[in-house]
Amino acid sequence: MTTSAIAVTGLRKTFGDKTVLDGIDFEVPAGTVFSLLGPNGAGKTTTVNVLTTLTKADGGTVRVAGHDVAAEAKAVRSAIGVTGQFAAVDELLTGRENLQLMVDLTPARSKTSRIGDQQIVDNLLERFDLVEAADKNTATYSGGMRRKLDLAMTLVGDPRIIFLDEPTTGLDPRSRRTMWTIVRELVADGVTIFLTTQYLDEADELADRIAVLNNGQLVAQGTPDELKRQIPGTHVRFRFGTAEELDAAAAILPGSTRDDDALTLRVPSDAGTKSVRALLDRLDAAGLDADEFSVHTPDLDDVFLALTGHDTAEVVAK
Ligand SMILES: Nc1ncnc2c1ncn2[C@@H]1O[C@H](COP(=O)(O)OP(=O)(O)OP(=O)(O)O)[C@@H](O)[C@H]1O
Repeated sequence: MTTSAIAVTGLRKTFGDKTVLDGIDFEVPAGTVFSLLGPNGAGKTTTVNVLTTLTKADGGTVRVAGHDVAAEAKAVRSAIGVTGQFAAVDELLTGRENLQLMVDLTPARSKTSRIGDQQIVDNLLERFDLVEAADKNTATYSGGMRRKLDLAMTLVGDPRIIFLDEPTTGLDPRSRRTMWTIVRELVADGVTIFLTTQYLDEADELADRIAVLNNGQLVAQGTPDELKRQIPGTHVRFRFGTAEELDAAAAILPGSTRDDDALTLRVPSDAGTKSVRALLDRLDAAGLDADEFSVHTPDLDDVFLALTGHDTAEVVAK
């Protein structure tokens, strides 16, 4: 029995003579958020399409919810929910009617559910803050409302794995936060989220693990903090009470950069607990005590630039 919601091994995909995915491997534990990042054209959508059974891979194995995407596409489809790309919202219907239609189209749902169809619709409208707009035509909805409705419709079928394609693109900060809260609630319920986003702060905020795709290969994988620690720029900063202490510390920590006015010392480090402990031990052994101590890591934009050679601004400017 595996606890991986998604397991990808040696995934390859070519279009004509262009290799878009050149043997990628990753695993997504159930009940976590995984975010795939990469510059435009890196193959993110292609990966999502393979995982959601829309595109056939040319090599490798992909299991989603324990099923092989090629051999058991139907079983995969019934375990997943996909939002974003194929705006499922029908503009001729109201929000309530859209949700009701989804309930009607999801017979398995009504069989297992203890609450009535009407209640499912009402609960979702409430959860997504769409009660007031429920009986308005969705053509009048803002982009944020439409995205929320789209995700609400996906939840009707109670999917255990959800593919969220750029869920907050173009949303105002408040709607963005609402989306983030909903994602966290879903994960707390054990749902697995596969997130694509152009906002690295969103991946940083939500993802348990991130993989960076570049030129058909995964160039890095890890938690947001692990990725940030991998690139240069991570350092530990100490502030001392006196110039003498600063002198003494600088002498025993080679490679450090000092700021005599601020009485601070900047020491390059991977900022892992082991290295930080070693630094503190060295100060301690020399009888030095810093007044202040902080760890500085680059943000995901720095990571993205270092790994792909692309600025995130280019990613946003589609
Ligand atoms: N059906 C197709 N036929 C031919 N080439 C394709 C097809 N679909 C995608 N590609 C090519 O595969 C590459 C990867 O595309 P994909 O859409 O997966 O990238 P992406 O990372 O999702 O990019 P973006 O961030 O721009 O959406 C691109 O060079 C694209 O032109």
